[in-house]
Amino acid sequence: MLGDNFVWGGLHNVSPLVLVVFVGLIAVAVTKKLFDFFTSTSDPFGGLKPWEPKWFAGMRFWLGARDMIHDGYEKYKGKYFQLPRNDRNILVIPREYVDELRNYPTERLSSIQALINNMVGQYSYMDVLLESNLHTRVLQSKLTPNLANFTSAMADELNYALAKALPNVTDQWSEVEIYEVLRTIVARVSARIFVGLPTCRNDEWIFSSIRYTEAATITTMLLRGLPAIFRPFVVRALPSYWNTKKWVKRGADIILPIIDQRRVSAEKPGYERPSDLLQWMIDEAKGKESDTYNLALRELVMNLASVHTTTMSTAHVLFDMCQMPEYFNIMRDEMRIVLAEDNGWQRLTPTKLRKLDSMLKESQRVSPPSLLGFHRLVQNQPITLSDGKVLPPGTHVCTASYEISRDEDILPNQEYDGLRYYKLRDDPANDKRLAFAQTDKAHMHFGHGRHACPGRFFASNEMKMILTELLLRYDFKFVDGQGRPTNINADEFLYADPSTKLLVKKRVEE
Ligand code: HEM
Repeated sequence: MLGDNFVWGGLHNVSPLVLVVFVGLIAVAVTKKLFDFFTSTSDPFGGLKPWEPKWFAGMRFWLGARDMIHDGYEKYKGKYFQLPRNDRNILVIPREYVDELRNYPTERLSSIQALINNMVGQYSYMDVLLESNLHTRVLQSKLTPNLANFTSAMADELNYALAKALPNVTDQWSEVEIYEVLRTIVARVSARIFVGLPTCRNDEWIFSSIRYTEAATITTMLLRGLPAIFRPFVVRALPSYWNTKKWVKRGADIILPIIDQRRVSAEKPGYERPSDLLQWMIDEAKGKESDTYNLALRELVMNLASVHTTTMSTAHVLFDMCQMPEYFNIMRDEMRIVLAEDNGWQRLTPTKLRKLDSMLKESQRVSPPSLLGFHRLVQNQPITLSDGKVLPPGTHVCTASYEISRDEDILPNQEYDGLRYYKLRDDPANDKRLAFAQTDKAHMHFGHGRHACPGRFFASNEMKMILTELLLRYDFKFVDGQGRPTNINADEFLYADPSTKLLVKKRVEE
């Protein structure tokens, strides 16, 4: 009796806030333990302190992922190790096993399910991609094989986008927020291929898709900072969540009538079908995929998959060049020669920019979009690897792609070399293998295998064209006294400060 009074009397004096936090932490610990019991392996953890509960390390991962992954990679080189995340423990597999897993069918090992989990897809509309792989089928079968046919449309849109994005630049240095500039350029050039003319020139569409991408990304990052059990409650308090909804509605309001109108026009004899992602999806859709709203959502979600990734990758290349200005001349010389030989942008011109291709790959090696790659979720049946390792259903596997591409034993001479792959590709055995858009076990920043990024060949051409036009028209440098922004991480995602400013001026050709 005395004990009871003591406890309840003590609690009486505790503030409700402390009580809520206390109960919350217990709830986190218990639910995580239960969930981990079913989905974890017995492998050791990277970055875990001896005294530390995993649920706490999971919260620490949000800011400390880079050190924790590094710790695991160094300690357990060539072995399996786990990483604690707020949503689940994930299993980092040695890169040797990627070959065994890369062609598994989705019913056994799902890349999209892992991607949706990573992106907290139920709050960003990304989960529409779970319904079917219409977008991937179309990107792989219509866009990539016909990429050369779109060079001239992309060049045209780039011209338009540059004039819109940098209207007041003169031959005097002025400051620009380079991520914002690049993002509108990427969004416009992509829109030319995603929705075609005239919608790609509709600023409301462009800004709805950009704002949607931004709001969804902020929501993802904030939710990833929280234990999964709190997310459904907290999400409704996030302005970015409501903004995501708002911009999806605005975007859908623009796209829905276009889909309807295209369907009506297709009935008319002699109608020439537009050649863009939206039309390919309309034509290719089967059953539920043909639902108009579903198509509009997919169209928007393609922006989520492509705009930030392409923009940040392009920004990294520009930052690298500003840090090592000798590359400006090397790349400009190649750009001038290739464009002169081809008399402007021809079908295959982007593929001839081999030094630039190399710099894109080197830049991605050093500053990839994520510290981890090849995320896959084991489906209902366990998977047994050749060493006897059993991956139970629900296991989230991935590779330490950043550590791998910075490992001296795998890629010797780690110092930044923008021409690294240009030189390596001199050997015919490496020529195709080491192009920017190709993936292998040392370069998994576009993923790897049958589910590698289906937009990577487009991204490669788009980045080359944007950088070429920017470099030939403008000079860039860091604001006085500032250098390259350091790469920061939120969970496994890596990025440079998007508010970084660069100085830009029109080039006067010598
Ligand atoms: C430099 C730019 C880009 C980077 C770094 C990037 C990176 C990635 C990565 C790492 C994945 C996961 C692959 C895997 O799990 O093996 C992925 C998936 C995906 N990417 Fe990209 N991506 C880029 C540009 C694009 C573009 C331009 C598009 C669209 C045209 C696109 C569309 C997609 C889609 C739809 C998926 C999910 C595929 C699926 O449903 O399985 N990406 N991307």
